Formats: sequence, C-alpha cells, structure tokens
Amino acid sequence: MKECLVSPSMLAADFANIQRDVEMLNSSEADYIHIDIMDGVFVPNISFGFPVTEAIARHAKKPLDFHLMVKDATPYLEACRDSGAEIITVHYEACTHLHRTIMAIHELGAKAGVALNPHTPVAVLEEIIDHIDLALIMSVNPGFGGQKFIPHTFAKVEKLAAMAEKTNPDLLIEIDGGVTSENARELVQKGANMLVAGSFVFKSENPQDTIHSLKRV
Ligand SMILES: O=C(CO)[C@H](O)[C@H](O)COP(=O)(O)O
Ligand SMILES: [Fe+2]
Repeated sequence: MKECLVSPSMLAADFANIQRDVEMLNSSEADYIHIDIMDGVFVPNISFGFPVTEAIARHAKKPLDFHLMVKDATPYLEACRDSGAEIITVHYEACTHLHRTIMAIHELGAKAGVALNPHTPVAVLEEIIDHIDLALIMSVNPGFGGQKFIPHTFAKVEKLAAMAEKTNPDLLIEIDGGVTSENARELVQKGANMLVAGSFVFKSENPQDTIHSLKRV
C-alpha cells in the first residue's frame, strides 16, 4: 500500500454551500484543497475569482493548492498568496518567462508548480525541474470538471518520475482530471504522489470515505 497526498478540487463543490464543503474537507483526511482559477481565455471557462477564494481561505484549515489556468498569471500571484495559497501552479503553455514566474512565486514564500496540458511532453521540464516544487500533469484538457481521464497520462507520469528521481527526488507529482479509484492505483505505482479529485470526491455518497480510499490506493 502506498500513501499519497490528496487535494480535492473545490470546482466540484456546491458553491451555494462553500462553508459547509470546506468544513467537510477540514474534518477529512485531505492534505490540501485544490483551487482552480480560470480566466475564460487560456481555457474556455471561468471558475471563480479572489472574493470566492478569500471566502474559502477564511474557513479552510488545510493548505490551499492553487492551479492557475490563466493566460497571464503574473498579476495574480500576490492575490493568490494573500488568499492563503501554499502552492501556486502555473501552466507551462501560458508562461513565456517561466523561470521568472517561478522565482516570483518563491519570492512570495509559496511553493511553485508547473502544469502541463495533455499534449505537452514532460521533457519541457528538463531545464526547470530543479527549480520547482511540484509538476502537475493534466489528465484531461483543462477548463472543466467531470471529464474522462486520458490514459496516456500513465506514460507521462512514469517519464516524469524517472526525470525527478535523478535531480529532484522531493518533487511533488500531481495528477489532475478524471481521477478515480480506477486509475489512482496505477498513477501512484507509476510515480504520482499527489492526486486531485473533484467530481469523484464531491459527487460520491460519502466524500470523506472517498478521500480516505484515495489516500490508500
Ligand atoms: O483543473 C481542473 C479542470 O481544468 C480540475 O482540477 C479537475 O478537472 C478536477 O475535476 P475532476 O476531478 O472532476 O476532473
Ligand atoms: Fe485543477
């Protein structure tokens, strides 16, 4: 049995009952709370903005893991940190000056992550892997919750884990999109150590039990 970190995504929470859902996560075995920020430009959807993330932060007792699906993350990094972000993840595909962005996140005192879309090879991380705390492999095309897991993700996780082993063995390898108990075991076997789950947690009969089972794949 391998234990991994679980970061349930608030994208699948009931937005009319945010406090209730955050408190449910507080008393669960979740390690983080995943916050999806979408700008309607980098991805064809808009999720929620900082007034909402601040409300989440007011009630959250778990660290917040921000996933920025925005065309230009720079103007929002400080607001993420002010909203309690412990991890701030930006997309490789959206950052021209990725190294500068990673440094800016670290200067704010947060952990820095880089997310890769399904079509982006993990090899693009080669020159930045030593400078980041987390790599997020998207296992769906970003923008929406409740999509089907893309199986090619397994091979990407395996490649990334091999890369990380050489130079950054503490790297968090996070998988996001369509994660369920069906694919979680293989993801962890291939080297993932942090799972995001939105629909699978919030749409289940007992979200706390579901989180418990994901931690023990
Ligand atoms: O980044 C995301 C979408 O772009 C979400 O974190 C992800 O989709 C989680 O939702 P689900 O587990 O329902 O797929
Ligand atoms: Fe996400």
